[in-house]
Amino acid sequence: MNEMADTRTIPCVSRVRGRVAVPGSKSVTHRALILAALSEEECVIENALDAEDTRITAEALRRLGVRIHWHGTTIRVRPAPHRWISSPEPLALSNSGTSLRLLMGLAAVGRGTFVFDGSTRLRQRPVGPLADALKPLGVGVRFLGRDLCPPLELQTNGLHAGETLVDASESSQYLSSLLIAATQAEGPVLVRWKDPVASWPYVTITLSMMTEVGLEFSHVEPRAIRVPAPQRLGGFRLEVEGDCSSASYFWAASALTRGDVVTYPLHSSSLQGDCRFLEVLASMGCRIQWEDRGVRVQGPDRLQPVHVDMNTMPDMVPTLAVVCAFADGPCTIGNVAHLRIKESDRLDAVATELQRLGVFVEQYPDGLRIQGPPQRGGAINTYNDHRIAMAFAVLGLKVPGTMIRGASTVSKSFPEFWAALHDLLQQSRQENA
Ligand SMILES: O=C(O)C1=C[C@@H](OP(=O)(O)O)[C@@H](O)[C@H](O)C1
Ligand SMILES: C=C(OP(=O)(O)O)C(=O)O
Repeated sequence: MNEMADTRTIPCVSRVRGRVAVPGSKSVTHRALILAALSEEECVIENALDAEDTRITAEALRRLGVRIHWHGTTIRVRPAPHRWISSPEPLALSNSGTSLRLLMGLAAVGRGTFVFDGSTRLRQRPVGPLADALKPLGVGVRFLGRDLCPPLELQTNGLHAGETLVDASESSQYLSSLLIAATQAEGPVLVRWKDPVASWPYVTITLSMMTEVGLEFSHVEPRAIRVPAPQRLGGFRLEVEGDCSSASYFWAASALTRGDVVTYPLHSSSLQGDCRFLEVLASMGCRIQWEDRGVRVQGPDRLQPVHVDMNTMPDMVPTLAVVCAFADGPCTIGNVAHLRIKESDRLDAVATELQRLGVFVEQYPDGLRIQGPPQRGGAINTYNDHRIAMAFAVLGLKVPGTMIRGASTVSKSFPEFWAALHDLLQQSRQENA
């Protein structure tokens, strides 16, 4: 798409008011696909996220021999006749870190050689610690380009029984991948991890979904899980919950405009760490009320400054940074060095684009200090990063003249984002009239 056609001008709004339906969770859909591929019977996934990244996982599974039928938000998955079809052609994973890390574990339980590659950015996103942790279980990984990153070749003769130790301090996805794969090893596997683990709630989602589909494991030490293997996985039907990360943009819009927005379907019992972002917004003065099927967020007259450790919810940092730019004083966001290896270097991207609008931002190796408010609008660069595009679209509701370049990047996780925002603005105009 040419640059002009892919640029969105954001209209300002006095207050956002309305209801927004959010799509299924990206993390849950990826895991449901991976687990279904390991099942010996047909599985059905409902309310799945139909977006670029989940399609990438599905397409890679197809290439490995898994039969997948996707109708709207329902996916039927039937097992591959054997694990797996290997081919010298790389599995192309664009810029989906979750697909790359979870599929490496999945490939490891097969036999043969599997090649993984992706976009220029994915070629900068590391998997070294996952490769190191697969080695004691009999799996070899050879890096074909830059060290520790794709393109890479994984060679396996099945995942062996044994013990492994993973350093997941830069990505929880390494640990999630090993835990799922371990269930299909030739014998029991003890998975140990070093402290700290980044983005821990995503490991909780993995474990909870493993339990939901009937896979067993036991916490034997604070930093070790024993996984009995091989485990037979029967067919399952699973409904994907709404995506809290996608909802966050509408919570932030409400926070910034003294708005009143309900996002659904979401539940207070959700395991998604990003649902805890509501607590951060509450501490800034927002009113949060859980309803039967969703959550209502009302924005305050003035936003209180915050100082938050965001390690457990890295994907919420661009959203929070934008809200912080309108707080009553300087805010700090810390312990998120892992944001530098996401779709973009998100600390640098957020700092650069806020500074473009006249916000004072100090960048640390693992965080940001932000003091607003923005002084002017402008054209925002989004670095092929969906979360930068969506977060700055929210900022544009308050700052005249904000334009989002590369707007279609939202398709990675939320293809209907622009339509949902447009619809909310229409509801707001009616309510505000
Ligand atoms: O496992 C997952 O579904 C994810 C884990 C997180 O990554 P890291 O663990 O690499 O921080 C998160 O940023 C990503 O969007 C999704
Ligand atoms: C970091 C993200 O995804 P991934 O790691 O799967 O590319 C994200 O969705 O913000």
